Amino acid sequence: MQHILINRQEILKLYRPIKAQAHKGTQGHALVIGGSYGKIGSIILASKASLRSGCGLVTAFIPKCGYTSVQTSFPEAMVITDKMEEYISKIEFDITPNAIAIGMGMGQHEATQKAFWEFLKNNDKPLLIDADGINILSKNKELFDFVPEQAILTPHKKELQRLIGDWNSEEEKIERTAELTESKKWVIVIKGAPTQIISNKAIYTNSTGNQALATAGSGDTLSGIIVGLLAQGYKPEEAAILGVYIHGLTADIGSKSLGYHAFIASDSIENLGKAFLSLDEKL
Ligand SMILES: NC(=O)C1=CN([C@@H]2O[C@H](COP(=O)(O)OP(=O)(O)OC[C@H]3O[C@@H](n4cnc5c(N)ncnc54)[C@H](OP(=O)(O)O)[C@@H]3O)[C@@H](O)[C@H]2O)[C@@H](O)CC1
Ligand SMILES: Nc1ncnc2c1ncn2[C@@H]1O[C@H](COP(=O)(O)OP(=O)(O)O)[C@@H](O)[C@H]1O
Ligand SMILES: [Mg+2]
Repeated sequence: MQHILINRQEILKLYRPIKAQAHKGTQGHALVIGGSYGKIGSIILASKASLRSGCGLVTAFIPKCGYTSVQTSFPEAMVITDKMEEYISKIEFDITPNAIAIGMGMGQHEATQKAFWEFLKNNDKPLLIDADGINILSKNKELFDFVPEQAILTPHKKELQRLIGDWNSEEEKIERTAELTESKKWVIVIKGAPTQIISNKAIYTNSTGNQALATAGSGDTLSGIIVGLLAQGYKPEEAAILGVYIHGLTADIGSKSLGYHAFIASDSIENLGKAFLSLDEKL
């Protein structure tokens, strides 16, 4: 397996500045599906992060109870609600997104599991699966066949354990994850310190980020950044690599003034501008 360090030099090979002639229609439309009663914040973070990563439009698909909070905290987002108040029961929409992220804060209600299954069967858009999307997959391994090639999965340690079972060593963890990515042709982002991405017989290790990210919603924010890049046309592997690098940079930049204690996931989103700007700087 090839080992690659994700550093500035690697990132500049794939980062594309936004063209002067761009408009919101050319910048891509991300759809963020998830949330449940008490966990709508995860969708606010993810959808806001996707828009702050350059995509032109974002729609949040959430249960009804989240409608007012998403619309008031984040007027740039469009919202579609499920017919159920507190959880997702049927994923139906009449928009044509360029990429979809699903699972953050979604919960695992019986009806949500069924809706996720139906969604997977019908979806043909570039896809990122996080949090409860991964947990539902882990409980229903027969669903693996409906997850398309090139899907991005973003498990943290516990979610990865649910997905592939426990491991006895770091080597075994990487080997088993690599076997899964190879057989399904998925891109798996193993979140941690550092985050590693396994895709197409290579393992990419991120060089940015710090303990400021050890805070609620950091992963939801990362999912938003990656789906925002996917919607702009970055290939899944590129979106994952650029996404984790930029996400880490937000913490490296933000923690300089906030420190590690006070930094929260919203500060990642606030610092996305500086993180992207730093890629345009001539060093
Ligand atoms: N504001 C909102 O709406 C928010 C909504 N959220 C949503 O909540 C849902 C539940 O998600 P979740 O990740 O909190 O629960 P779960 O999968 O049981 O994992 C927790 C356990 O995993 C471990 N662990 C995690 N990271 C690790 C690491 N890097 N390295 C090592 N271990 C690590 C750790 O286990 P421990 O090590 O303590 O045994 C931890 O206790 C999900 O839908 C999510 O999107 C959250 O995003 C918060 C903000
Ligand atoms: N000590 C750390 N150093 C670097 N990155 C970290 C650290 N702790 C957490 N992170 C990052 O924060 C994110 C946490 O994701 P996750 O556990 O899914 O959060 P949540 O579900 O609360 O949104 C991951 O991207 C992880 O790599
Ligand atoms: Mg998470």
